[in-house]
Parts: sequence; structure tokens; C-alpha cells
Amino acid sequence: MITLRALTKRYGDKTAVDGLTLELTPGTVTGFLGPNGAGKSTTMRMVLGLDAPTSGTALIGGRPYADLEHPLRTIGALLDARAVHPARSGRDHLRAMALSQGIPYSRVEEVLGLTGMTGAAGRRAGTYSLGMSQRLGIAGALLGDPRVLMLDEPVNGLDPDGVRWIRTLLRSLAAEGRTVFVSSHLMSEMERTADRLIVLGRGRLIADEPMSKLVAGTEVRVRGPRLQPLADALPAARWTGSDELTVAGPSPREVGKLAYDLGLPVYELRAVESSLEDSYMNLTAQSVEYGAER
Ligand SMILES: Nc1ncnc2c1ncn2[C@@H]1O[C@H](COP(=O)(O)OP(=O)(O)OP(=O)(O)O)[C@@H](O)[C@H]1O
Repeated sequence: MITLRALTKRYGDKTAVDGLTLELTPGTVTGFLGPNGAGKSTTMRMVLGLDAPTSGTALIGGRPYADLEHPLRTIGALLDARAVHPARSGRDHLRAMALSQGIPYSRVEEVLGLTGMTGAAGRRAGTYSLGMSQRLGIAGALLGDPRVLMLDEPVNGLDPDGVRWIRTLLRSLAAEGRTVFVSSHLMSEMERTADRLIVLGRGRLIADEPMSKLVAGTEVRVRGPRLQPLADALPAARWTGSDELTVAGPSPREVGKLAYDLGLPVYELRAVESSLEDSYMNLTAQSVEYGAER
């Protein structure tokens, strides 16, 4: 269990994380999304005690990271896969971690096997591809068999096989009753992996919803030259183009009938599947800091 209470981090006059209050529960994969610079990594760094909060608290199983007796056995984390001594072999890197926490070397071999890294374990980490570094980072996170896992962009650099492997791994870790907290920019992957989604924008919580709510299913898209009266009549409708409205709830038949009753010409009316990417784009439209002008 990870508990954040009014967690805040300021760098000078920049507020990177702004009053974040959350509880991450066991048995669930919680996805952490947000545009570049939203504060995801800063939040994770504060959970691990790598950054001190300006105010508020981050607790793991009710205690701050610094108070954990066996941190690696409590929370496994992957923040930066390249943060490994390049001259050390993958195996030696894990053995050093194991030694510091009283974890037997046999567990090192186990996690190397779990992550498909046994064959490469003797090579210097500096020669690893990004995908191999990610796998080694995940092996390190699993080393202490922790109840809580926190992974920042774990699929970054992985091939399709690796992406699928991570998905299966995270799902099975949650099924064992562990708390899994994972950030990613890959929407389609999140849609398949996470049960719950937390979306951050400019340091603030902008959504905390079960996945089923964010991929709401079918919506209706309607196009026409003057749809304002239809938008007024359908409070849930949103503009998705200068001549296009999208609405969740009514059927295409109902929207078509309403447009007809209002005397509005319509030149396109269709049902569309809403994806997590659509919901995410709508949620974060106001909080993208670093985006191309549209
Ligand atoms: N050490 C630091 N000093 C000053 N500003 C920082 C520092 N670390 C992060 N920031 C700022 O805090 C904000 C949040 O950054 P953070 O890396 O947490 O975002 P993120 O959501 O992880 O982004 P990305 O998706 O790009 O990884 C950014 O504006 C960033 O520039």
C-alpha cells in the first residue's frame, strides 16, 4: 500500500507536484499517466525518499521509505534503468544489491531467470541495449520479493515480446495481491494492463478512475455546418472539430432524431469506439505544457 497525503514538491517557483492525495491498494495495477513534466517521476522519487517533499507525506505500508527496515523487501522500484555501473556485470549488480539487504544469491539467479537475463548476466551492463537494461532494472525491483512495485516507464525500449511479457508480469504480480504502480506514455498498453488510472496534469490530480470508466465504450460523432443548438441540447457533447461534436450516452438514432427536430443539417453521423487515448487527450487538453502548436 502506498499512501500520499497532500504531497507537494516545489523547485523554486515551479510546483512540480501539487497537493497529491492518493491511496494505492494491493491487488491492483494502477497506471500513472500525464503529459511530459506533469510530475510523475517527482512523485515516485518522493515515495522512495530520493527527493524530500516540500510538504505532505509519502508512506509505504504506513511508513516513510527512510524508516523501512528492509526497503528492497518492502518496495521494488525501477526509476532509471541506466543507473547501473557500466563496468559491472548484470549479475554482480544484482549481487551487490542482494548483499546489502541480506538476500541470498540464489534469488539473484531466480530474478535473472524471471526476466530472461540469465544469458546476458555475465556481460558488462554498459554493453546492454535499453531493453536489456530495463529487464535488469525489473530484476532488481523483484529481487526482494516486495509487496509493492513501482515502475517508471518499464516498457520503454522493450520489443513487442518484452512489452507483452511486462504486461503479463504486472498482471500476475497484482493477482498475487501486490500493489503495482506503473507509469507509461503508451496508452494502448496501459489500457490492457491497468485496473485503475491516475492522471496528473501540471502536478495536480486530474483523474482517478477505474479503467472501465475511462474506456467508456461507444460514442456518437456528428458533423454538420451549424451544430451549436445540438451542443446546447446535449450537455455531455464536446466539440472534437470545428464542425464536429462527440457525445457519450445517446445512440446515433437519438442524436439524428434530435438534429432533425432542431432543423439542423447533418452530413455525418456515426458510432465510434472511444479509446483510453481519447479520454486521456480530453482530460489533459488543458494541462499539456510541452506540446506542438495545433
Ligand atoms: N531537480 C529538479 N530541479 C528543478 N526542476 C525539476 C527537477 N526535477 C523535476 N523538475 C521539474 O518538475 C516538473 C515535473 O517533472 P517530472 O520529471 O516529475 O515530470 P514527469 O511527469 O515525470 O515527466 P515525463 O513524462 O517527461 O518523464 C517539470 O517541470 C520538471 O522540469
